[in-house]
Amino acid sequence: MKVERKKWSEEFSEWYNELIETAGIQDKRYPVKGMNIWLPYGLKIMRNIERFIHAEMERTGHGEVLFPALIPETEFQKEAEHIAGFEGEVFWVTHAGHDPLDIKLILRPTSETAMYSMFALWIRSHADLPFKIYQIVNTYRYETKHTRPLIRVREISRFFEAHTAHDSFEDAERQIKEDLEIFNNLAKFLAIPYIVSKRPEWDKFPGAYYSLGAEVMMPDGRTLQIGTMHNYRQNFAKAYEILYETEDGNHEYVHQTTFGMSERLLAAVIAIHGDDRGMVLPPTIAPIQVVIVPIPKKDAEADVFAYAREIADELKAAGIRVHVDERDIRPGRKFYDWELKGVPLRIEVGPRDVEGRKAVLARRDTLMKETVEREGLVEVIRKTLDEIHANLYTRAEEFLRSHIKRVDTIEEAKAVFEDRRGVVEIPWCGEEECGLKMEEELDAKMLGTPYPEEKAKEGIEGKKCPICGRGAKFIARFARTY
Ligand SMILES: Nc1ncnc2c1ncn2[C@@H]1O[C@H](COS(=O)(=O)NC(=O)[C@@H](N)CS)[C@@H](O)[C@H]1O
Ligand SMILES: [Zn+2]
Repeated sequence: MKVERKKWSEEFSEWYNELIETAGIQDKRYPVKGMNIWLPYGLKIMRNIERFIHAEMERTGHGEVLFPALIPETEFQKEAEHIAGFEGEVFWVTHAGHDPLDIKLILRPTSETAMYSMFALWIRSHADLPFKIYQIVNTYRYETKHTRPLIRVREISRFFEAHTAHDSFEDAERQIKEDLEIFNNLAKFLAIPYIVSKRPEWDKFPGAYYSLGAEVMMPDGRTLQIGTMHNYRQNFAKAYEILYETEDGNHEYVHQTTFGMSERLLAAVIAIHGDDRGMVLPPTIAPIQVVIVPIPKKDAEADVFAYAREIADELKAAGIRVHVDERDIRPGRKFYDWELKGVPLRIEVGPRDVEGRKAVLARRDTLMKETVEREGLVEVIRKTLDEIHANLYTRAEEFLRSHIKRVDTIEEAKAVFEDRRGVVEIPWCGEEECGLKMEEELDAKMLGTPYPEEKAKEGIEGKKCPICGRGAKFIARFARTY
């Protein structure tokens, strides 16, 4: 009896929760709320994403470090805004064995308060700047909102955090631009379109001078923040005494930035590219890029298995990640399994294909089939994989674009959220009370203003703030968010 699977197109949230288990990404039955187990297939996909991040960090001169997960309360207490932002979210360690600890420890929610006393020891002169490190570790946040695998967890097990120090605000700004470039390369690698917004003053990272958020559009019209870049100016340097000797012998506080991402990147790939049959993985991160399904026929003696293995060897030699499914089950069941797991391309070979030196290609993104020649198959496969990647991006880009609407009034904005949600762009005077009022009226979060600055002012000539009627200074973006 075939289990009725949840539909991506009709009940996305249930589809997502079910797929995380059925596609072998994670097991949610671990006995601590918000902490899940990575399963082999899911972890392979995540490792392919991380490999790209490590290469980008290498390319941009970031050193990989690994800091302890436990932070003494004394270190955590040094930067007031950061404390205010995180004290309600940290997990505490208060005992070791039977002994209460005289200095309590926190499990890192992020690593500023673990790293910055070390920055003060490591950074002495301008020759040490720019100082650039990163790590991919597990961090812990006592999320009280609804937890959801990969999206909102209490152990962020693949937390990427880059921390840098600079001799000036301008060089820190250069670093933010480099972070945006790295993020853009990663988004292209994942075939994921996104928008960048500068967070409003009331919603920036605790201790930051400003925060940027990169948001994607999820199938249910809500946005998911999958990356953040923060300019700290000298806020943390003053709290942790991170000084450097300038060329003329003075001592200055460094300027700092951070750049953060997590396993939400995988959540975005699963959600945005998925369909009713399950995941659709971009070939760049698919553990299996091509699955070959031999289809034997009873009396036909053509050896479909040998033919399948010969094709597999040729693809493997060409660096393509391929698997031959030789299980003794019906082909239809094999198609079902590999479609659920998002394998981008399937090759079917039956006796007639062996005789005619052909192969049937079945694309996971369009579900279209095409018979091709055995000769030159590797190049056809490579081209098809590239077409699949490009098609996934194009479809997602179209979906994002069709879910961003420019309006002038609160009523128009409400209508957008009633209809399909998405992102609303509305004129704003820039005053916090009007921004908060709009959040309340729309029952939505202000993502902020389009970044960079010039984009935040596009098309505001003559526009009025819908709350106070004053001239608009920016375009403000609102959305229902995860
Ligand atoms: N509970 C969570 N579950 C999964 N991912 C999360 C969670 N909280 C935050 N993230 C991801 O982690 C990224 C960085 O987190 S953050 O709070 O915005 N920024 C920082 O912690 C800064 N120190 C930069 S590393 C976010 O952009 C978001 O994509
Ligand atoms: Zn106003």
